Amino acid sequence: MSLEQNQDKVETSQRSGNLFVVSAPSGAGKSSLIKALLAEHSSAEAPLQVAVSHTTRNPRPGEENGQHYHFVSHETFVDMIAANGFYEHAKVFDNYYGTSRQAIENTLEQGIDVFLDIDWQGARQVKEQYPAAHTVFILPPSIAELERRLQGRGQDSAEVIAKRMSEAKSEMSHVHEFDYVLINDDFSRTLTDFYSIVLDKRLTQTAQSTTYANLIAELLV
Ligand SMILES: Nc1ncnc2c1ncn2[C@@H]1O[C@H](COP(=O)(O)OP(=O)(O)OP(=O)(O)O)[C@@H](O)[C@H]1O
Ligand SMILES: Nc1nc2c(ncn2[C@@H]2O[C@H](COP(=O)(O)O)[C@@H](O)[C@H]2O)c(=O)[nH]1
Repeated sequence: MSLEQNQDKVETSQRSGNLFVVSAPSGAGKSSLIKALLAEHSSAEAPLQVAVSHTTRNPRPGEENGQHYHFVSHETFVDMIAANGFYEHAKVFDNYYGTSRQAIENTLEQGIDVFLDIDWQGARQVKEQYPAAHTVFILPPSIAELERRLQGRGQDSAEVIAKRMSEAKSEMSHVHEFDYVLINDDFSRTLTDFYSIVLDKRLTQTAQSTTYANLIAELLV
């Protein structure tokens, strides 16, 4: 089922998964929040899944191909663009990143909520194609704390951190394009707020499902 068909389903029929797009300047904590959300709240009744992106960047120590990213060559990435294999893609910092169609199609229709950890350019592309997507922007409590987090993560060179810091304000200038904004100061509080958004969307969608719509119609006769 294509995402367009899924959108029709969201609007007219039973529970499909919700698509959540999460963006932030590098180091604000979006990957940590998504990881914690899945670890604490994914269950057989309400499954949550993160889409694994493709990237041309080199793996960091400890990153596994197929788990953190699909690490591909520039040539493979360009071939995938030509074959219309990406739902969205963008150049972020000095590398290419993209969400393949395969990573999300057929998942939402199974009732699985899917999370995309992508930049603002990708978020904009997703929202244009799939307005039912819910977009969340994560802000750091301050620029100094953002830099501390990038340094503290200990995975990027000073040059890479400087590049990411130099683009942080430009990325944050897109915050108004998003449906929700969270300030990731205290981690567990932010996680609670993030989960509230996910729960709210799930409950809203359930209330719009045909099962509920039929019951409500009967009750109101
Ligand atoms: N609320 C928080 N308080 C303190 N440290 C945090 C908080 N949230 C995340 N961190 C830490 O900040 C660092 C960056 O977090 P993370 O890797 O999740 O950021 P990100 O937004 O996904 O970055 P990128 O876009 O580069 O992937 C990590 O070391 C993480 O443990
Ligand atoms: N548009 C997309 N942006 C993506 C995707 N996957 C990750 N990203 C963003 O890239 C930066 C850097 O990530 P890092 O792993 O090198 O730290 C970050 O903002 C990610 O959200 C994608 O598929 N599409």
